[in-house]
Amino acid sequence: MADKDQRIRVIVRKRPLNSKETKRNDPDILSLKSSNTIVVREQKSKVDLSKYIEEHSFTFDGVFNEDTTNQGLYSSCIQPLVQAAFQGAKVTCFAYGQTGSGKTYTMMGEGEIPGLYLLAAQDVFYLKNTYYPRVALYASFYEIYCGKLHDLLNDRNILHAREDAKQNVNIVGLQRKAVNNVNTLMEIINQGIHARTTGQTGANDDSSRSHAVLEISFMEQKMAKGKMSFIDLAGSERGADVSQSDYKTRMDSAEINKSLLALKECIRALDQDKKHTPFRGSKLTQVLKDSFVGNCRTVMIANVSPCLSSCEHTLNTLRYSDRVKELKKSDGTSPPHSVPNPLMLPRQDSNTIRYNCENNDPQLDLSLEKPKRAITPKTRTPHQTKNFKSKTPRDLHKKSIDISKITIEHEDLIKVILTEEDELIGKHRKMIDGIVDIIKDEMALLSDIDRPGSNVNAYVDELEKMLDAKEKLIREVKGKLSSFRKHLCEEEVMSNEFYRLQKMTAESFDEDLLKGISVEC
Ligand SMILES: Nc1ncnc2c1ncn2[C@@H]1O[C@H](COP(=O)(O)OP(=O)(O)OP(=O)(O)O)[C@@H](O)[C@H]1O
Repeated sequence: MADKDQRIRVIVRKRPLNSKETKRNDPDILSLKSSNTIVVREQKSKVDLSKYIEEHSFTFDGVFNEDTTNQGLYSSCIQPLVQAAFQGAKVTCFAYGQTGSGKTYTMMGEGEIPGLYLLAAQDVFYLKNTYYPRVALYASFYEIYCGKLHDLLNDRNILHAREDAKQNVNIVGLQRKAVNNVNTLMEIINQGIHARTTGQTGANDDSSRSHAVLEISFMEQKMAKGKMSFIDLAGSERGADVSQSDYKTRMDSAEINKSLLALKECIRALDQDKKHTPFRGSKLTQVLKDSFVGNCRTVMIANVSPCLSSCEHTLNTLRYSDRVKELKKSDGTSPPHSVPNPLMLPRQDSNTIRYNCENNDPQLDLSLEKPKRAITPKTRTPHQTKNFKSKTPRDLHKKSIDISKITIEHEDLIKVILTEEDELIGKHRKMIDGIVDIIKDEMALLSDIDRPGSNVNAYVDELEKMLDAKEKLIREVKGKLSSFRKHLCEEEVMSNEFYRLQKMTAESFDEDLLKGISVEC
């Protein structure tokens, strides 16, 4: 199944049900139809509350079930690419998915079970020692949290990404540690993981809100050759917390959302051989720029939880992954995009089948084996068909344009807010430093005026200058503060409007689909 020459591979990994899910009878709603097709059985209710099942099927480059080991996954998807990194390729592996879907298990492993990091490290050192003794290896490990880079190998120090004259992006100050064997590399990785989960200074209290980037650089005679990067992405559902009431969570979430959308766009640009890669869209894509251009190989592993209670997140993960790469049909064309909203609605929507529920049993039978009574599109008169076709897409289209417009405006506003936040904090610091200097001068002035024969006129002039200077510093901060506050309020209104429109679009999409079905008895 592995094709080492394929530039992008999107694969799905289903984890097993855990003991909690089994205990509460949370059924497994995912099944594999083939080695590259996964089916999700979603429970839904009609307006009359009767239940039905909607079956969504998605096709990727590969789909792995709960029995697949990390070793099996590695051999199939990553191992063929290790050699390419020695030959100068930039190999990047992303683990994407909802919190708890198995990203860390896949990357890091658990207990005695090795993850992709260790399995790749073993092969990297085997190849280096056997065929490429002149190649030197360096490891770095950093985290991207709320648009800021933190060095996990150096006390979570804040780092800055800078683009040089040749438009290469460099992370200034990032620790790159020489590694000579698997053990040293694993020690470094463990050090980084420890810093990630226990960091205090300005750190996120929840590692599922940050992206962790492990890079192994291949150097020969001090020249960069290839690179392998493993990215444990933030929990995909974290980007949806934008309706949260507290500002910090909203900003974190908006940043996660922005980076995941930018990532999708960059991989799509690579897949479609576009001239322009929008890597400046987020910090994540900016620092990973060389993973999207030139000689690169990218593997996206979409991790999914199998249980019914995770259905919505699982569908979101599969829809996102589906949009990352358009699988070409056998005639070389792409499947049509029949649904207008690019953010919310499925591209592979034509692969949705609906089933009525026997006896309307609230505990639906979600197994795939039994024959079902399919819900098929109602036969329409030409008039009905005309009305149905002309009304629905236009309504949906208008709402989707509104959502797209608001999404762009929201992203622009978030950029302004994040810049203003930095500026406000910077100005506040500057104000404190300035005021401290002025207070020192004021103390000296007071001690002068206490001296016999001091000049009161000079004292008055000096004091006035000092108070003016203080006032100016305070005014500057207040100006920044009020503009920042104004933008925060605007962001709140926009975020509510976004959710209102998004809900309306999802509801009307559902209603329209329901209008178009009847039960086959
Ligand atoms: N393929 C698998 N086989 C067995 N257990 C798994 C598998 N994938 C995940 N698990 C188990 O599921 C739980 C959650 O997995 P994991 O911590 O890797 O999720 P995650 O996506 O990294 O979550 P977070 O975003 O919170 O870090 C763990 O207890 C892990 O042992």
